[in-house]
Amino acid sequence: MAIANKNIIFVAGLGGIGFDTSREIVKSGPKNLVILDRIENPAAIAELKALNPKVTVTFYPYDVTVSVAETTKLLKTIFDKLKTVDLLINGAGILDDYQIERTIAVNFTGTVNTTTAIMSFWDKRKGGPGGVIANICSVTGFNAIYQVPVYSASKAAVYSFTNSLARLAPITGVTAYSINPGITKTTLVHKFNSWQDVEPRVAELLLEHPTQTTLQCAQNFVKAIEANQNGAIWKLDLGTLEAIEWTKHWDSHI
Ligand SMILES: NC(=O)c1ccc[n+]([C@@H]2O[C@H](COP(=O)([O-])OP(=O)(O)OC[C@H]3O[C@@H](n4cnc5c(N)ncnc54)[C@H](O)[C@@H]3O)[C@@H](O)[C@H]2O)c1
Ligand SMILES: CCCCCCO
Repeated sequence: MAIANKNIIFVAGLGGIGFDTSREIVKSGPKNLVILDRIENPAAIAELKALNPKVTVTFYPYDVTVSVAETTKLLKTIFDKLKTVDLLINGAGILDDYQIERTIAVNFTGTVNTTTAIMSFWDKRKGGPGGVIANICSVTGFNAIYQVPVYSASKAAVYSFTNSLARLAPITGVTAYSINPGITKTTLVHKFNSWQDVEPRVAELLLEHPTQTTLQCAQNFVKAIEANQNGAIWKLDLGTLEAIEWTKHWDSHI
């Protein structure tokens, strides 16, 4: 998908990975970038607007843990204004294995509910135009950081959900792919709680190994958007972009 002249909704577009990705998206000249995020940062929005005045950047406060009905109401406001939306990026995430319920609510249920809400505007069975969904999962969805099993499982869940969305595309008209960053230097990863304190130094130990910058991640994120491959499993690690081949071990045959 060429980003130029498209309408994009970016949930969590102001976070560490999110903001650098928003910058790279704005440089590519979409018609509209609508950022939904829990954190309000007017200076960041102003910076995006200044980066490319041809792009209309708007912000709405949004918490992914609200109901589908409330999300649908917000999306109606956006669709009434934009008329069409080409891409939804779901990027909200927390990393704290002390917060079990909230981790699942934000990282998994939040993505599922936001996706469910946009289907009423996109589903071709309801006369919708279809659309594209990019879900930010994580390499930990493939191979867990087992000291944060709740976080890793939440990422495996949203990764699995994204794969199913892609398989359902012939029915719904909505395609999907996953964005799976490796360890990327943001505030999320500086320090976080392991589950049951199994490893109090988990962040310190992980950060002893090579990582990538948010800019490297963002530049590869845009390449994945442009590739626009339904069902793609994109690994964005150590400054590289790689489409992962997933090994099938079972098939439902339906
Ligand atoms: N940094 C990494 O190493 C890494 C690796 C793989 C995946 N990820 C994922 O990338 C995404 C961004 O992470 P980051 O490292 O930039 O961290 P970050 O903490 O900078 O960003 C997290 C983003 O999620 C938003 N968010 C959190 N709770 C929310 C809620 N309830 N409603 C709406 N938005 C909410 C935050 O406002 C922020 O924009 C997360 O989903 C994270 O799991 C990060
Ligand atoms: C340093 C640990 C980073 C964990 C986030 C991977 O999704």
